[in-house]
Amino acid sequence: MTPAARLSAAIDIIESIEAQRAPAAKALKDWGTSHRFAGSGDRAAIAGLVWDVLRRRASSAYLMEDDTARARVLGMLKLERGLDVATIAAMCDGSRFAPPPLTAQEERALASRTTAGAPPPVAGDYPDWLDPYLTAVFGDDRVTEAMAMASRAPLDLRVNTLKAKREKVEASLKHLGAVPTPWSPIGLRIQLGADARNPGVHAEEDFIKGAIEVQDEGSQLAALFTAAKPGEQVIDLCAGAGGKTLALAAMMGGKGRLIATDSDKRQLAPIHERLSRAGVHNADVRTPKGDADPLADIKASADLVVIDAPCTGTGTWRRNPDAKWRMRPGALEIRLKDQAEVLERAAALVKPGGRIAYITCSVLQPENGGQVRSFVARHPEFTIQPPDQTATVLWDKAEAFAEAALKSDEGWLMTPRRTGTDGFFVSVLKKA
Ligand SMILES: C[S@@+](CC[C@H](N)C(=O)[O-])C[C@H]1O[C@@H](n2cnc3c(N)ncnc32)[C@H](O)[C@@H]1O
Repeated sequence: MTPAARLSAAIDIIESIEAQRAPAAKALKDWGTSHRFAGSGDRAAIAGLVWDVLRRRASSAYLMEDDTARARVLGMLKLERGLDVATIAAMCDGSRFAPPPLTAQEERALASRTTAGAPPPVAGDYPDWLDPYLTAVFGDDRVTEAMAMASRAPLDLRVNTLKAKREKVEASLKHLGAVPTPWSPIGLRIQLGADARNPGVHAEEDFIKGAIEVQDEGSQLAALFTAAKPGEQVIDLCAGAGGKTLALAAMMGGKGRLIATDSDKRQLAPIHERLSRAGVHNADVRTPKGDADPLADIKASADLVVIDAPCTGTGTWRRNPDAKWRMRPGALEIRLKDQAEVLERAAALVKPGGRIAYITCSVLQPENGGQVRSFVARHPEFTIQPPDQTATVLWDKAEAFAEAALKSDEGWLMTPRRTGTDGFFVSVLKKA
């Protein structure tokens, strides 16, 4: 397919997403099914265009003074891809499979309009109803923070120290352009291109042998901040597919007891294969069976309970720009209730002198500092560990991290703009 034909396809797909309120991933899959002639390069390039439109869904329409799918795609080419009018016009030459030529109004908008003066939710590309929440966290910086949250994310890898050293894996993945991540001592980063083609890390020998895992650097730091140590009893209460569990296991160096569970057995299912590939032998996966509590035998004995809490995921918008437009206020209410429940459960599992690490991949205060404040108000036996103390695990990078991240009384907030990671909140709570 020519670049122009790919553009036409992206416009069609954006039209179906808008008209049917379909999830982008489904719309892309449906398009692929009905256009079997398209090769993998075409599909990746078209998906890249569609995801980029969703990143710039509001600002592109504002730029073009038009909210049609075509306008959003054209506006995105300027705002996200930095193309000039002549280049965009050349792609819309009206030839077979190409979009029709630019109108005079479109040419004028692409040549002279900007998003300066647009309302913050438009300039920052987020739903209007979230504006008070983002204002509460970022104040006047909310547009720049949100723009970074809309930008494309790199692919981050965590080196599994049970099996390998970072320098060795870095050398072995040189052909993918892997370089050390700025903060995590065990992270590697691969920059991704505009098309949504992934570099196939899952087929690399390092991956197959368990030396690497895909994990955003913010998630790696959140795990490090728990300070899990060899010999401890650690419970990963919301283990899901095991991203944090694997990181905790590596920190524990195979010593101690690591218990992983989740309220949803389907989320938990992939953890078995991942633990085995990573060479983890001290993990005890507790799959829920009906209403029975899989941790019923554990009473105030854990050194550390990690809560990688169910949350709105606002910190991961750059990896899933579709999610932010689909998020509804009701979702926040549900998450707040879930988080309070999980915190209550953790309080009973942790031993006196132990700690809870509360983590979200959200930037919204009610899920972060708000949740922690309510918890310590209900549980005076817990105190918040000063965030500077939590960051000491970064050694020589702790000071720079403290300047980059957003510190509150309750914990650290990482953001794409500040730390170049997904948005992550971490608070450590000590039990007297
Ligand atoms: C952010 S995800 C976990 C991601 C995972 N820890 C990782 O690093 O890959 C949150 C998880 O919490 C689980 N969850 C939701 N409510 C829960 C509850 N009340 N108790 C335990 N887990 C819960 C969800 O099923 C989901 O898997």
